Amino acid sequence: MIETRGLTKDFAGRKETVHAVRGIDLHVERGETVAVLGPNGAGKTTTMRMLTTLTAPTAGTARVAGYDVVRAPAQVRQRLGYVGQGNGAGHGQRALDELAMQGLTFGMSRRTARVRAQELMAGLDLAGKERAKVSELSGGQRRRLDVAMGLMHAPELLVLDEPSTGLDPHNRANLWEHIAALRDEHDITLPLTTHYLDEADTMAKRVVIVDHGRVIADDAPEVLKSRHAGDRLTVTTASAEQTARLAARLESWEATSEVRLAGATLTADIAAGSTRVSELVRTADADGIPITDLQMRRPTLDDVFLNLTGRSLREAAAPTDLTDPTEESAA
Ligand SMILES: Nc1ncnc2c1ncn2[C@@H]1O[C@H](COP(=O)(O)OP(=O)(O)OP(=O)(O)O)[C@@H](O)[C@H]1O
Repeated sequence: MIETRGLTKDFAGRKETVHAVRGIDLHVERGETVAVLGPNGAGKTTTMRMLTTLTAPTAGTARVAGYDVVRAPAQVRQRLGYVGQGNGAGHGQRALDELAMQGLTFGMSRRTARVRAQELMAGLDLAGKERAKVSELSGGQRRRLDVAMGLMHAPELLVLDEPSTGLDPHNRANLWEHIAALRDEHDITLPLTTHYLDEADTMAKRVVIVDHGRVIADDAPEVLKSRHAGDRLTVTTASAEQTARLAARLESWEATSEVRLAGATLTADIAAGSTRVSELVRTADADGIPITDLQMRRPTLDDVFLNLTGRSLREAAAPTDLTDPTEESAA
């Protein structure tokens, strides 16, 4: 459904060129939900904007639903919906009219557009809000209306760029629940970006981690976590001396890495940690070391990024004020 080869985007400024995307190869199957993760400025939005034909690539190719984004942008747009950052719907319009108008721009008849708009509003928990002005909707309702806008022309593919940013946890969960239901019902391919790692973890079958415009990892979240980050074990004993002895034992275990000591507490990354807890307790017992506290934390996608790059995903990149001469306004 999505196939990119060496997809590249440079933004040329007066003083310097920003290499926003540096040769991304991406393959997304029909019906797949793929989350693109990366720190601020990694090139996620730029990649999505190239896929949605809003920004022209500097080099490389991208095919979406079988069409080249540069050679056949109209065919691509017909087949995809895009929910960008920020709200897409016009504030003064009534919700249903806004959706119906979107349908008309895609060539639907007035009647079909209204029926489709009503169906989508019901599916996104917006029934009863048809005559409400967009400005009167809550943040969560407005976001769901944006998703409805993206789905009006029944696209095969819905591109979501940070759709849940700014929503509270309840509204985030609610938004994803509706998106997942629509995806499953209509077999929609769902490439998305999010800053919420838990969302990527639960929503996506695959996670693509992007850093400095390049893909540095691409796999199922569980595979990434088990390959690139162990369980985090924290053990406390009665004294620093005893903890140091236990740490020495742990260091000799093949599955253990990054053993760190802080007083009477040690932390260690340990592969398949939950299967090793009883062995650890037995070892401590045999050495006469009483454990006073033991905790095991499952790794997160942030641990994966940290282990791959030495930085946290939350680190921000410096903003630039360069402009893109090929930029078009959103559809
Ligand atoms: N229109 C533009 N003109 C100039 N530079 C740009 C433009 N759009 C993006 N950039 C730069 O390209 C790089 C990648 O930006 P992009 O928005 O794709 O990152 P991102 O991963 O989506 O970040 P965020 O998570 O903050 O949305 C950044 O250095 C950004 O400043």
